[in-house]
Amino acid sequence: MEGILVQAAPVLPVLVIDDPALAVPLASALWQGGISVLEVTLRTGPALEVIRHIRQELPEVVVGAGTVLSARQMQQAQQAGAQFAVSPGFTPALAEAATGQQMPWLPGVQTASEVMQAREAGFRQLKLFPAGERGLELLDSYAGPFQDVVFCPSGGINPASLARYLERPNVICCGGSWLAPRVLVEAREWPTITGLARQARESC
Ligand SMILES: O=C(O)C(=O)C[C@H](O)[C@H](O)COP(=O)(O)O
Repeated sequence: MEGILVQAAPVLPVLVIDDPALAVPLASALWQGGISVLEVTLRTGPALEVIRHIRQELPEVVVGAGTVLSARQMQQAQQAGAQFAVSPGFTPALAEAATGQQMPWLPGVQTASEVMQAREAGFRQLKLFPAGERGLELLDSYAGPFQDVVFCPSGGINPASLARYLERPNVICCGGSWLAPRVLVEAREWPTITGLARQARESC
C-alpha cells in the first residue's frame, strides 16, 4: 500500500459511477487536475467494468476498488485490474484475502480496538472512516499510542476541512466524493471536475 498511497496526491477521489461510458472521461478530467490515483466504489452494477475500462484506456492512472465488503469482491476487483482495495471497515476474512492475494488494502477503522486489530494483522496504513465530526480529534488522540500507523481519513471531508486534516502528521491522504460529485459527473462537467481536482491539490 505504501507506494500507492504516497502517489495518491494527497487526495483520493471516491467515485460512484453508474454509466461505464463516463468512466474514462471522468478519470481523464481528474488526471488533468493532477490526481492520478482513484477509488472506484463497487456500489454500482458496472463498477468492475469501469475499473477494467480505466485500466485499459488510461494506464497512467492508478485504480483501486472501494466499498470492498467481502473476500469475493476483493478477488473480483483484482481480476478486473484494481491495483488496491479500500473497505469501510476491518474484518479478519478481508485481511486474510488481502494478504493471500497480495492485494494492497486500506481497511477502515474508527475505534482504538479496530486500529489494534488491523495493526496486529500487519496493516499500518488505515482509513479512518467515517472521519465525520470527530475525525481530527481521533487522529490527534491516535497519534500518541499508534506512532507507526498513518491514516487516510474519509467520509465527511470537504474542501473547507481538507487542509486541517492534511496538516496532521499521521495523515497520508484524504478520501472523498466531493472531487467528483455525481451531479457533475452525470452532467459531464469535466472542466469543473478538473478545477475541483486542481483546487484540492493546491490546498495541500
Ligand atoms: O466505501 C468505501 O470503501 C469508502 O471509501 C467510503 C468513502 O470513503 C466515503 O463514502 C466517502 O465519503 P464522502 O466523501 O463523505 O462521500
